[in-house]
Amino acid sequence: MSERTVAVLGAGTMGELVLAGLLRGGHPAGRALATARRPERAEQLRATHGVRVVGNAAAAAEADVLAIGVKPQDADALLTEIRDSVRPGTLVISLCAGLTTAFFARRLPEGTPVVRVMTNTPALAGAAISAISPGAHATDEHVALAEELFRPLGAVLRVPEKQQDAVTAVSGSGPAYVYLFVEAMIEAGVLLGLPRATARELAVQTALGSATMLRESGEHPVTLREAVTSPGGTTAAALAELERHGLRAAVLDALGAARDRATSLAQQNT
Ligand SMILES: NC(=O)C1=CN([C@@H]2O[C@H](COP(=O)(O)OP(=O)(O)OC[C@H]3O[C@@H](n4cnc5c(N)ncnc54)[C@H](OP(=O)(O)O)[C@@H]3O)[C@@H](O)[C@H]2O)C=CC1
Ligand SMILES: O=C(O)[C@@H]1CCC=N1
Repeated sequence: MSERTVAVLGAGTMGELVLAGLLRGGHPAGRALATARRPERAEQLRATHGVRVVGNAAAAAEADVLAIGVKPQDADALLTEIRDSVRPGTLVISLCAGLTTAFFARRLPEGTPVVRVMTNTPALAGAAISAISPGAHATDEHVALAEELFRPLGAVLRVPEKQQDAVTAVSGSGPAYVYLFVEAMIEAGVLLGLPRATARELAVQTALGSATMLRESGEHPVTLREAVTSPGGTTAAALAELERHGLRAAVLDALGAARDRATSLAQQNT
């Protein structure tokens, strides 16, 4: 990867995480480009990362790998802008929720390899999970390049493209559900009389410890939950309330809504 020039087109929240991961992984700043819509954002990217920030067409003409970090609704305009500048063989990597590799292929020169990636914001802590799917013209080598780009952000895995909307519902949007649950635990702790800082420390460390247990023990969540739940105890009392309020059904419906939204983003942007 280090001998290739990588451009992040639309370096917002996710695009900047990809750029930062690339540079953290030792990629030379001289071979990294970024684009932005607002001049103040361009300046911020230059100052923070020491990369060149150029126009979209100039970046597309120079780079060997283009990571597309704009919102799905902005992708069509961006692709129209770069179409005539993309060189044959340039690898295009989409970060966009919902949009298919076919959406990109239709708007790029014939044969352009496209790889679709769904990552998530824990990338900031090197703890993302990035799910990678090749499009029609993408080879194993292209997928390997995408894996190299996303590995500094955290874990990577390959999934068939037809699973990407479900992946988006579970892990792309997933951090927001976890933050909401932790936020609710903090508020509940405050309601029970704990100082806010104490409630926060307890809730955050409990989320971290539980996630670590899930990963390192390899046990099913049910087994770990049962180990916490004493007969007639406090946990059973709490879990009964969560079930009574329909937590499980709410999660099923929520992730279904996220998946449907991803699918409709694709339908609105064919
Ligand atoms: N946020 C998340 O947790 C995740 C997001 N994604 C996907 O990543 C993509 C980006 O999301 P996110 O980073 O949150 O969004 P942001 O709004 O933070 O980033 C998008 C960036 O694209 C820039 N932009 C838009 N149009 C152009 C253009 N024509 N030329 C140059 N720059 C442009 C915007 O500039 P400006 O700021 O000036 O408008 C903005 O900086 C989306 O497609 C989303 O589906 C995927 C996984 C997780
Ligand atoms: O909310 C969104 O649409 C984006 C995609 C996944 C996470 N954030």
